[in-house]
Amino acid sequence: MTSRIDTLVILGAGGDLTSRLLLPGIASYLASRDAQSVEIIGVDREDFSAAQWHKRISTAFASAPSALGTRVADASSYLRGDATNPDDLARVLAAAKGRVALYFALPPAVAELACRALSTMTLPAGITLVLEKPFGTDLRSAAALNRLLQTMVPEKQIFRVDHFLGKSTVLNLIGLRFANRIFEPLFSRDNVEKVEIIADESLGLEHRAGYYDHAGALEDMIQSHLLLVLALAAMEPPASLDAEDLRGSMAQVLRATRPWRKNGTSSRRARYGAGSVDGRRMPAYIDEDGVDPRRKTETLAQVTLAIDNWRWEGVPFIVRSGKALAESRQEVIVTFKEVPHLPAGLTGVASPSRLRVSLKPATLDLDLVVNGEGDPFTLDQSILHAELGEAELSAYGEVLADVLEGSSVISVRGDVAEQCWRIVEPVMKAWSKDLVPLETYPAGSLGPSEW
Ligand SMILES: NC(=O)C1=CN([C@@H]2O[C@H](COP(=O)(O)OP(=O)(O)OC[C@H]3O[C@@H](n4cnc5c(N)ncnc54)[C@H](OP(=O)(O)O)[C@@H]3O)[C@@H](O)[C@H]2O)C=CC1
Ligand SMILES: O=C1O[C@H](COP(=O)(O)O)[C@@H](O)[C@H](O)[C@H]1O
Repeated sequence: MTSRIDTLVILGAGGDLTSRLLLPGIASYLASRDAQSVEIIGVDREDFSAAQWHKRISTAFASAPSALGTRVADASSYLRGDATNPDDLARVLAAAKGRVALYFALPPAVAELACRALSTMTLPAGITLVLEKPFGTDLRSAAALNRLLQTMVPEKQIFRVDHFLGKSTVLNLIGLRFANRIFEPLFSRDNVEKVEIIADESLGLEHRAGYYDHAGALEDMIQSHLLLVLALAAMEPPASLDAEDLRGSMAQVLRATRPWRKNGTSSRRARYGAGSVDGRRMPAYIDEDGVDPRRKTETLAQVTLAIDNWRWEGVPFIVRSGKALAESRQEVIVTFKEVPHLPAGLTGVASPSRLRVSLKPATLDLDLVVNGEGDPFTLDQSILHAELGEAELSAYGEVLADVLEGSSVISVRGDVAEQCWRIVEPVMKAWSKDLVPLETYPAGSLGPSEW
C-alpha cells in the first residue's frame, strides 16, 4: 500500500515518545516501503534550531539506510508553538501541505486542550487526528473527547493509538486462537481455570514523573494496553479482520467485562520503595524527581476481572502490571482445569496444563503433564517451547503504517476506549476511598511478598 499522507505534523516533538518511539517507528516503516517518504513538521514549546531538529531525525533514522534518513531530514521542519493556542495551530496547519496527519504526542490533558482549540478552526479536508493513550483521563473525559472529535472529523479520520495493538506478538493471539483447532475449543469456562495477563517491568520511573505520577500503573498499562490484550484473548471469533469486524468483537467482550467484585475491591495496589534492580540502586518511588507522595500513585496494580458471558462465566481474568520489579515479562497465561479423573496407578505431580504466550520475547510454551522418563507410571512436567520470531516492523512502525496508509484496523475505536475506562472506574473509586490499602515492595523484588 502507498502512503495516503503527505505531511505528518507531530505536536510535542520535543518529548520522550517522539524521540524514543515515534521517529524510529517512522524510520522502521519507511525503510520497509521503498521510495516512500513523508514530510515531518515537528512542533513543541522548545526552541529547537533547524540543525537540532535535523539531528533528532538523523539519530532516529540511524539504523535505516542513510539516504532515507537524509531524504526525510531534508524534507522536515520544526516550528516552535503552543499546541493549545489557535494562532500557533493555524500557522502550523498553513505550513502543512497535501494530505495531513496531526499526531498528538502530548500529555493527555494537553492533547484534550489542543483538540478544543482545533475544534474552533477550519481543518484541512481529510485531515487525520492521531491521539495517544491514555485517551482522556477518565470515562467522562474520554466520552466528552469522543463527542468533540466527532464534531471535527468522521470516525475513520480519528486514529487512537495503543502501540500494544501494533505488537505482532499481541496480534498473534488471533492466529493462535482461531487458526488452531487444538486451542479455540478449549478457551471457555469448561476447560479454563483462570487467565493471567501480566506486564512486569524492571524499569522504574525513568524521569517520567510529569506524566506517570498522574497516571500510575492502573491507567498507564491496565486501562489501555492490557485490557486490549484481554479483548483479543477472550473475544468471539470475528468474521474478518476488517476494522469493523475485529473492533466489533473486541468491543463486545469488553462490554461484558467488569471487576470480579463490582465495587472494585478485587484489586491490589503497591508502590516501590528503595532497592536495587540488576545490581543498580533505585531510589524509592516517592524520592524520584517530580513525584508528589500525597498522590498515592501506585507503581504495581492487579485487578481481577469477570466476563459476564456464556463462554467465560466464572473464570477469573487476573491483569497485573508493575515497575521496578525483579524481572521484565509480558505474558498471557491460560491455566487449564485439572482433569476430572486420573487413572489409579498414575502418580507424581499432576499440575494443570498451561499455555503461556510471551509478548516480549515472542515465545509460546505449553506446559504439559506426561509419563515420566524414569518410572513410566510417574508423572512429570514437560514444556513444548516455540520461538515465534520478530516482526519486520516495530510496534510503532506498525502503528505508523496504519496511520500513513489510512487503515483503522489497529486504531482503538471510540467506544472501545470508553469501555476500557468503564471497566477500571470502580477500581479507581475504591482506591480513592482507600478501600484497598497501598502496599509497598522493595525495588528489584517480585512485589509484595504474598502477591
Ligand atoms: N514515552 C513513552 O514511552 C510513551 C508515551 N505514550 C504517550 O505519549 C504521550 C506523550 O508522552 P511523552 O512523550 O512521554 O511525554 P513528554 O512529557 O516527554 O513529552 C510531551 C512533549 O509535549 C510538550 N508539550 C507540553 N505541552 C505543550 C504545549 N502546550 N504545546 C506544545 N508542546 C507541549 C512537552 O514540552 P515540555 O517538556 O515543555 O512540557 C514535551 O516536549 C502521552 O499521552 C503518553 O501517554 C505512549 C506510549 C509510550
Ligand atoms: O505505554 C507504555 O508502555 C511501556 C511498555 O511498552 P513496551 O513496548 O516497552 O512493552 C511502559 O514502559 C510505559 O510505562 C507505558 O507508558
